Amino acid sequence: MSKAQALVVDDETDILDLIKITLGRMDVQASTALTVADAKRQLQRGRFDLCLTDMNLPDGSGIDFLQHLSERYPSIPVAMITAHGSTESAVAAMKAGAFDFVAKPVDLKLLRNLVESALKLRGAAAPSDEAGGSGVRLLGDSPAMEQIRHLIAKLARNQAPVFVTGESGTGKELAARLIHAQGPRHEGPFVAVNCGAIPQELVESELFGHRKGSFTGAVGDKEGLFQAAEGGTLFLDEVADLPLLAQVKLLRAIQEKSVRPVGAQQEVPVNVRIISASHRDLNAEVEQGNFRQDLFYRINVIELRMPALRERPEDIALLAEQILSRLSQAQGSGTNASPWRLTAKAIEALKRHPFPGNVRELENALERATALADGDVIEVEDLYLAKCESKQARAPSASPGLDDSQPLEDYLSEVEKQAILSALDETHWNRTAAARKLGMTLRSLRYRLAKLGIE
Ligand SMILES: Nc1ncnc2c1ncn2[C@@H]1O[C@H](COP(=O)(O)OP(=O)(O)OP(=O)(O)O)[C@@H](O)[C@H]1O
Repeated sequence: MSKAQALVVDDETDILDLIKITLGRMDVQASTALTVADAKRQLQRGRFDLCLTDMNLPDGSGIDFLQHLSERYPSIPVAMITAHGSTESAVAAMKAGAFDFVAKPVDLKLLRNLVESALKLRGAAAPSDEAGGSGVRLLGDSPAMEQIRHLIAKLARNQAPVFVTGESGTGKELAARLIHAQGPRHEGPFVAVNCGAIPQELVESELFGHRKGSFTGAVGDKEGLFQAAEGGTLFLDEVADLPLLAQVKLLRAIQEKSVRPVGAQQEVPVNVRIISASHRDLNAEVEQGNFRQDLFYRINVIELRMPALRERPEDIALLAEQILSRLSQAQGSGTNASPWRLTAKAIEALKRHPFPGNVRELENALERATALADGDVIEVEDLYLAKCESKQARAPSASPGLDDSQPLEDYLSEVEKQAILSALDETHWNRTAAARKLGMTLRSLRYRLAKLGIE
């Protein structure tokens, strides 16, 4: 591939020189411009793979110039050079379509990371399929799903923090994986963490790492999840569950693009894209003082809302077919064709069901049905959907009575199962919230789910 070309626009010649030298060492040819007018002229004459522009230029604003670029030259990734500590301008730039930003005074390591990511968007390194080789796919032909796929492809091309919202089980993590897999970071790690599952006192050390001896139990240096995601994406699931103190540190890490491990003197620069998610309404959490407004503002640069399954019932048949085929492969039939078939009535029943637990609930219902069906045809009754619709049916008082023929062990398992299903239902299949409701740890709930064959 020919030498990469960058256009750098800034009215400070010192910064232009610094960036030009740094890029030159990366084998990137940089052309410089002091004004918007000059930059526009150069764009007409040359071909560029990347543009870095200051926010305030003598003859116009960087945001207006960015908009000009995204209309006329949409394939050029644009990074904004922002004033030190100006969160507003960094967020505004990314909302306006900037690929990333670098704050003054320019940190050369961060600049190099940014340029590397931008150049990966050039042809060769871009993943060819939707899954980016990850094997992950978001199924569904509904207009809502088409739109999500389109948005994901767009979001994959920049570095802005994305906040994925949606009920439990709507595919928030799957969407995050796809943004990672289709973007320039796809060769780097994708690290997912459920913020609600980390004990409060360990959050900081888990996220940022710790030095040996920094607290009782810190027997050696440990790298944090930020460091583990270096060069890739960190997915902060259930971000609303982060304690307030950890929120302050997270904000700092995102703003400064560096972290300080617990007990360390020095900050360590990190090159990580943040995608976060929550099934909760973060605006409400901010209003109630449970979530910091400044952090919300920073992680919610772009919002991606995953639709509930009941908003797109036309996707259910296709999803069900794929899930059954995956189950059959997992159970060793070794073919793509599913040995199971849903009757027309069963498909209709699935389409009418409200699915509070969304695609995950559909997966669970089908897995249960394959175990219960006689032969290869799945009937409405095998789906046990009525149970999910009626909370009463699950209440312990409605649990099956102990009869003489039933061993006590089975009876107790059934009661336990009903209580767990009921809590999951009430929390829209959010396992962290369900565990809290049941007064057990998430780990313990997971163990029970596995034991009872619910997952
Ligand atoms: N559109 C889809 N196509 C295929 N599978 C999907 C789709 N949406 C969700 N799934 C599947 O549903 C399950 C739940 O998805 P995922 O974990 O991404 O949801 P989530 O919204 O992050 O859930 P939670 O809020 O509980 O963390 C996964 O097994 C995922 O593969």
